[in-house]
Amino acid sequence: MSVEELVRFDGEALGHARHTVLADLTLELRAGERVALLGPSGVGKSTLLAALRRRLGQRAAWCPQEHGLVPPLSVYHNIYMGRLERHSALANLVNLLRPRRDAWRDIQALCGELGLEGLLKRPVAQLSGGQRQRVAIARALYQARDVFLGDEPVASIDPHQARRLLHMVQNQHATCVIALHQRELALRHFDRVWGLRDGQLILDAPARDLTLEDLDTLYPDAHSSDAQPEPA
Ligand SMILES: Nc1ncnc2c1ncn2[C@@H]1O[C@H](COP(=O)(O)OP(=O)(O)OP(=O)(O)O)[C@@H](O)[C@H]1O
Repeated sequence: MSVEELVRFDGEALGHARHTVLADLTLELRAGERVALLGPSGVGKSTLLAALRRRLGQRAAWCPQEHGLVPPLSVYHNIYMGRLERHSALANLVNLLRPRRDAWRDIQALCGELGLEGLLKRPVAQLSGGQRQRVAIARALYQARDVFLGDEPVASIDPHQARRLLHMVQNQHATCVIALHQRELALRHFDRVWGLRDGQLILDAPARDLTLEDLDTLYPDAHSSDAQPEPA
């Protein structure tokens, strides 16, 4: 049985205006693949995710690096924004003043799973960095799409919680592409690794075939001896 190909880049250049970030990019994303996207800062991970997002359109939930949250609004309203386009403008306006009962219930349950219980009414401006990050993940989960695209959604989250959040995301999405810097997580929790360096995709391989040393080659200054093995 053939696996559905969701996106294919065939020798394409990705960048911003006249600035090429990734040249001659060839890769494909297949349904059911959990892909970790690795590479040093500024190499083009966000650029690639943005291109995937354009190709996938409404099929992809999106968790951006800067969170894209609205600080004066409550946790509830920020998460609700994941489904704004499913309701009329009037319904969304009413929801601002008086939350929909069904949406409140669903978002409350989601917040419970993400350790945000009791915070639904709190403005995002009053949350910690880690809590904001979880609100951004909650909003992407609330979008309920086929594919999850995340730009470092578990940065600055402790390793235990990062693993739990990745499980949640992957339970809900058979297909995901997630940029991250934790190489151990990439090897343990993903099927495939895409590695970028110097404007190129230099690694595209099953995670099971890779070692931490292989991933070190993506980072000019990395030493694999710095990496602590994850507890079993
Ligand atoms: N809107 C933009 N206009 C012009 N250049 C941009 C724009 N956004 C990013 N760039 C440039 O494109 C290159 C790749 O940036 P990108 O954000 O994709 O890297 P990244 O791998 O996601 O980095 P990080 O890990 O720091 O988030 C960088 O040189 C950056 O300066």
